[in-house]
Amino acid sequence: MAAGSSSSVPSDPLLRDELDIVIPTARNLDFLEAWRPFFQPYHLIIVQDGDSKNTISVPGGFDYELYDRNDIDRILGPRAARISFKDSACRCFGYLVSKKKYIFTVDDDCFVAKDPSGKQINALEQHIRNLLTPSTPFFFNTLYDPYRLGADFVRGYPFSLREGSPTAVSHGLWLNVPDYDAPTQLVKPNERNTRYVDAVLTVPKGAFFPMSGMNLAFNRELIGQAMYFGLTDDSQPNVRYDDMWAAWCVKVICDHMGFGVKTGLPYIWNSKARTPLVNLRKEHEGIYWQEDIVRFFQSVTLSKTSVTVQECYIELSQQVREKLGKVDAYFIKLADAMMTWIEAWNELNPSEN
Ligand SMILES: O=c1ccn([C@@H]2O[C@H](COP(=O)(O)OP(=O)(O)O[C@H]3O[C@@H](CO)[C@H](O)[C@H]3O)[C@@H](O)[C@H]2O)c(=O)[nH]1
Ligand SMILES: [Mn+2]
Repeated sequence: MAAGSSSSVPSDPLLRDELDIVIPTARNLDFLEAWRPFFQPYHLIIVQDGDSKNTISVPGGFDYELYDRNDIDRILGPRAARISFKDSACRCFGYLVSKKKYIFTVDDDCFVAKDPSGKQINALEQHIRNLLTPSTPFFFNTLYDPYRLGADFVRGYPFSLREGSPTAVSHGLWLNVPDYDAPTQLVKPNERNTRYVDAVLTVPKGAFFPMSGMNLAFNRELIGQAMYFGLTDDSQPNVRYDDMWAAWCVKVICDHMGFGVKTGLPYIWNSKARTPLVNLRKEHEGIYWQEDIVRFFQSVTLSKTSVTVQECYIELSQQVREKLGKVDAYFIKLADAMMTWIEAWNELNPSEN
């Protein structure tokens, strides 16, 4: 593991000592220059994917720890096989080794976006605001985020629900290249997202959503144990569904635990997408299976005796084995990997389980 220290730190930013920024990279970290004004005060956890012989240089002035595949193998031993290799899902190793309450994860080809006024968007600050204010999963507020300055609960909103729920996840969006699947990319290769929607919504209880890993923040203490970006590298059939698997596990557990999931602001600028045909080869099993997988999650009920996220996740892995194991043997491996993730979490975070 490599480490570095910051040189000059601006004034006291929100959650500076309670949040880690996790970056998976198989390329380079030049994009950090664009984020420097917003990221420099924070600690970075860089998960270097691919060949450990490559050297990934971190621009000066950032406080970071960097883990390559040798580090992952050394720290996790045989369990390392459950952390995807040569796939962005490796980022979840950063969630395991972090000791902070909050995580923000971002891709190395995502840059600072501008709002309609032309002002640079501090995505990290917006995520923090989303996570520090409650969610409204049980009753939809038609003026969207009621905790936002200049908004509130509208007439008819039950006062008994206005305290809201703890927010576990803040899912941000992307200007420029939208996170489309390969078939959509193929038919709309030049479509760009130019629409800036100035809203943050809570995903209602019982509803699922596609969670993209490229601009995502979460309360690691609340929901980190369910944020396994599972078993999706090229040696597996279900590639590019790492973040979606985590999304659906997290959402069914948040619904059970009474936590909220928000989506909307902040936007980042997604600079590029992989070639659609490469993505199609990676995604095709997942696209086929997702109809069964989503129906499975929609049918999941967790027992009353599962009162912690870890207990929910273990129960969920058992249901994955029993019900999705019939779809394909891959899901039995994935159910095992979910258990290995929990074992690794408990070993690395003995005080957090
Ligand atoms: O083998 C790899 C490939 C990439 N990375 C790092 O992961 C992120 C995302 O990589 P990339 O931008 O090439 O891929 P996208 O298709 O844009 O990724 C999005 O699709 C989702 C499905 O997997 C994923 O959650 C999103 O991030 C970059 O930082 C790469 O450097 C890697 O570590 N290993
Ligand atoms: Mn990308």
